[in-house]
Amino acid sequence: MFFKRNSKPIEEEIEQKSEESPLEKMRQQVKSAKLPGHAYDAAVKELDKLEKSDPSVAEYAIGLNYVELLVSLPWNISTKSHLELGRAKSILDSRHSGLDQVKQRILEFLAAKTLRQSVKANILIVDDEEIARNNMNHVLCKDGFSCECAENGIAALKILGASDIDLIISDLKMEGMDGYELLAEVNRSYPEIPVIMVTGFASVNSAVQAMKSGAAHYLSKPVNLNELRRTVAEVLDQKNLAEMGRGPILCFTGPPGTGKTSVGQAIAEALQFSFIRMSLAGLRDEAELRGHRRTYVGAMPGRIIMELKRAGVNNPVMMLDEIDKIGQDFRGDPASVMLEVLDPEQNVKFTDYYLDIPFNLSNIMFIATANDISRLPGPLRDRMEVIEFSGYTAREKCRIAEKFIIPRQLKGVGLQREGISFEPGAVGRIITEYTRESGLRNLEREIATVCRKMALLHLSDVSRKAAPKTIEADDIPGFLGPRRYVSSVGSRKPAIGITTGLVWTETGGEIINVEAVAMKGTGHLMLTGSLGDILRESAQAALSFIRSRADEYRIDDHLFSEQDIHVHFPAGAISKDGPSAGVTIFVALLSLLTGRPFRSDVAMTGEMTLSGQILAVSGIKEKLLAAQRAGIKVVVIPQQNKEELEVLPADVTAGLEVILIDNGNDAVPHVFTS
Ligand SMILES: Nc1ncnc2c1ncn2[C@@H]1O[C@H](COP(=O)(O)OP(=O)(O)OP(=O)(O)O)[C@@H](O)[C@H]1O
Repeated sequence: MFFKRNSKPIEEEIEQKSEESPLEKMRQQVKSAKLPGHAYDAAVKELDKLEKSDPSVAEYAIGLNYVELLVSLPWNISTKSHLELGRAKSILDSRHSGLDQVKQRILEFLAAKTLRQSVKANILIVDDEEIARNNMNHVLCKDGFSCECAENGIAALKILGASDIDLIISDLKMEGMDGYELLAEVNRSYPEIPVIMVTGFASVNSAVQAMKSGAAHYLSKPVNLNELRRTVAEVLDQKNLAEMGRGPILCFTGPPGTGKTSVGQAIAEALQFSFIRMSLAGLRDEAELRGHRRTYVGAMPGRIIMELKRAGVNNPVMMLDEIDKIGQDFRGDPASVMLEVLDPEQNVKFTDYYLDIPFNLSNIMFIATANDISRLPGPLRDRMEVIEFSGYTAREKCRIAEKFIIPRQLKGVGLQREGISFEPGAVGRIITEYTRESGLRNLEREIATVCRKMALLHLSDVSRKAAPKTIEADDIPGFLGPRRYVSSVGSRKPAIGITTGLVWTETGGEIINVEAVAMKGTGHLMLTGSLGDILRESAQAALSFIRSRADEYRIDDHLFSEQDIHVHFPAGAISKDGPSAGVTIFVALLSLLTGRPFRSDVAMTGEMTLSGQILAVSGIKEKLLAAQRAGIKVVVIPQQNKEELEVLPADVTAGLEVILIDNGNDAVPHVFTS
């Protein structure tokens, strides 16, 4: 026999090594991982296949990785929810200022989801032995559950048809209809009701058989009553958790930087669930969500399964960020995968191509965010409960900056103990002269810049003495350079043929200008500025309206046939394919044709029909905020939006004169210089 230096026979050593082979280790892990039946079968099948293959080939490592994934997924691991609405409210309040309506709706949503947890469950006990039925009934009623009893499957089905049952505890062997038959019927007709099987004489086979047939749990006879109570509590907990994830999906919509993501985070914290954020912007490849089949070299599971593996629990709060930015191309349709993920009917059996067996996603609490909900496909939108986040007024921004952003940024650069503060005027100056946005992203960025520069000053003793303790409005240009935005009112003079409109875009409200000029020609109307069809039609309608009332406006009819009119929408970045610029175009044409200059402190919005009627438009709050930001004084909006206007907070209309109009003509006295 050949011996090595430590004198162990080589065969023995080889034997020992093979005992510790990765395959063996993996087998042990599979055994102890408490996998559900279908995952266990898939893992064992793969390991059996690997046993027959050569460890040096690439497929071997791929197979091992696959089993490793099966073992590490949180099939049955969930976090318990401890929702107390009071605590949830205080968490939401401590992270976010304002947003009262949003918070209220979120609390209502959470309350509705969790209320049923506090209602004691209705349990159906099925057993042919009267004593056993009575014992279980007694214990469970003492725990506060309400119970109904049946002596066999047939009687149980009758009760199921008549009452609302949350859980069934059933014996296996019964006359008439036994436990297996009842279980099969419940799985078919009442799949949402879990069944605990009571198996006779601790027979392992019957327990395994019951679990394979879809029982939620099993107990052996004679039933230990404490174990019964524990198991009932466990199974009902699982059921409640699963129901928490069901129901409509929350979708937060609004301009960037208005707190959608951070409110989602606060919800997870309030529920004490893990939080996963998945950005879907620019996602074009279906495989990114659903994974690649294992036959591809370098195949990987999709992001949903990977994120769940990382989270280690199957019921996190999963934020699907920017769901409206999902793309579509030759690599499949990720939006349809999303539909499957979010649909409670389908997501119970979500199949990742790599995993190749279903994973239940129904315990996840999904929250989607979108800047523009109209971009979502209809079926996806139908599954969502939309909560709108709107832009902030300057005063709200100031308050949020003082309470949250400045302390956070000072802490970020290690200056929280230096007693540095920002004067309200300084914050106001950053808001009006360095940012122009509905949300808080740029404001946060600019404040971060100031804090970083302060940190630099504090690095040396000499410059520390020169650094201000209180940052005032006059210090801001020193930190941030020359101002970036000037009020459009101050920068523009009243002009003929140039009007100001308010439009809604996915980044919030915006100001646009409409310009009209006339030149010698043959009565053509020309439009430029990357416009959609709706705007072209609005312009045609507005011109026809003026022409039909040429006498009233004292416009020489020859002007229409001997001139060409060119209407242009500058600032190409703004999507202008909406009808709400109708009144703005009308006034621009009227100004051009009558020679009356348009006031530079007025802005308008409203859809106009051919007869001049002004119809309601959307996004009034965002538009008024945009007007405030631009320093506009008078806003002309449709009378039909009156109700919406009346419920807006006073902050939104502060400093604005709002004029409501029913007809295009009603705007005329307010929009031209006298
Ligand atoms: N009401 C608020 N109170 C306190 N902080 C806020 C509030 N709203 C937003 N913020 C802060 O503003 C920043 C931007 O918010 P967040 O990232 O949640 O915006 P978002 O709406 O998700 O933006 P996007 O659409 O670009 O993803 C965060 O730092 C957030 O904490």
